[in-house]
Amino acid sequence: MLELEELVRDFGSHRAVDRVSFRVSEGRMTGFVGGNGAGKTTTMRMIMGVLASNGGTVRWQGSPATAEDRRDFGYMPEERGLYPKQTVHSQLVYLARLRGQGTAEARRETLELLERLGLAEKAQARLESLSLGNQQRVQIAAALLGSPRLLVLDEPFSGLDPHAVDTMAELLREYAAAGVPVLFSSHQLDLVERLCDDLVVMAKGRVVGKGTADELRHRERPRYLLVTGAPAGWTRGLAGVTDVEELSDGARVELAADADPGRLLTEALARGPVHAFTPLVPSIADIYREMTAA
Ligand SMILES: Nc1ncnc2c1ncn2[C@@H]1O[C@H](COP(=O)(O)OP(=O)(O)OP(=O)(O)O)[C@@H](O)[C@H]1O
Repeated sequence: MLELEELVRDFGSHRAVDRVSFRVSEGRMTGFVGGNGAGKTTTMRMIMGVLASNGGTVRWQGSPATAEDRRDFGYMPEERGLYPKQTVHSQLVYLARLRGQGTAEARRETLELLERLGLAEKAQARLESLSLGNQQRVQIAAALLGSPRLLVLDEPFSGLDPHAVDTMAELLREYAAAGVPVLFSSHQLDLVERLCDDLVVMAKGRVVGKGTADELRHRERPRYLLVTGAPAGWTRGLAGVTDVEELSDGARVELAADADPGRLLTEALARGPVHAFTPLVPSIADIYREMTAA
């Protein structure tokens, strides 16, 4: 397990990462979200040790992460760092060898990954001759080489077409299922919704929300959609109702944590037909907007 404890990073007088703590657990995909400049990349760089922290600890399997531990971490940095003039195959083999693999093993794994990522035909092409999306796939392959024990991926899905996104998502799931903790940042909240088991939300250098996607969806005050065919402003006066958004055919009603939704339904039925009465489960995008508002 990877654990961040009170991690801090300052750039001059600006605190870019402010006492950030969270965990990335075995077998789980953790989505890392936050607006531009929230501090995600800076946090990931500190996890990888490519940027020093001004405080706090990065723990791996219970102890402060060492340079040796970090050699086993697969990293896809924000600044994509491969050599444009070299062929795809030769630089991936080179990277695999740097991670301690023998030549035959490095070649085998490189070919396997290129196959999986739909790049087998591009193996002998120079990186610079590939489209941006395909260059991105090569960057992903570079992070996955050498049986990493942890994956830290900065925006791995940006620039990928929908098929490539699906292939990548499937591949990352396989790594997670094999026990590798996966941390990935993304601005594509629909994708985060689909993929992540756990979520960390950052705003202005701080963690403003974290937990399983289901925990975060669970609101203190549940909301219900009531459809009666007419505006249901009358719900405002009911005991246990904390907020009402009137609609042309009903209302969205927020209840106190201990209120009984059955009473709301009974009230509605006493007033006429009820076409729908359903809990409103927030999407990750809704949760993100709420947490990062202000
Ligand atoms: N090398 C640096 N020197 C000075 N300030 C920096 C440096 N790197 C990052 N920052 C600042 O730290 C803050 C966090 O930046 P960071 O890149 O970590 O955010 P982010 O969440 O990854 O954003 P994005 O989603 O836009 O990539 C920003 O205010 C940024 O300007």
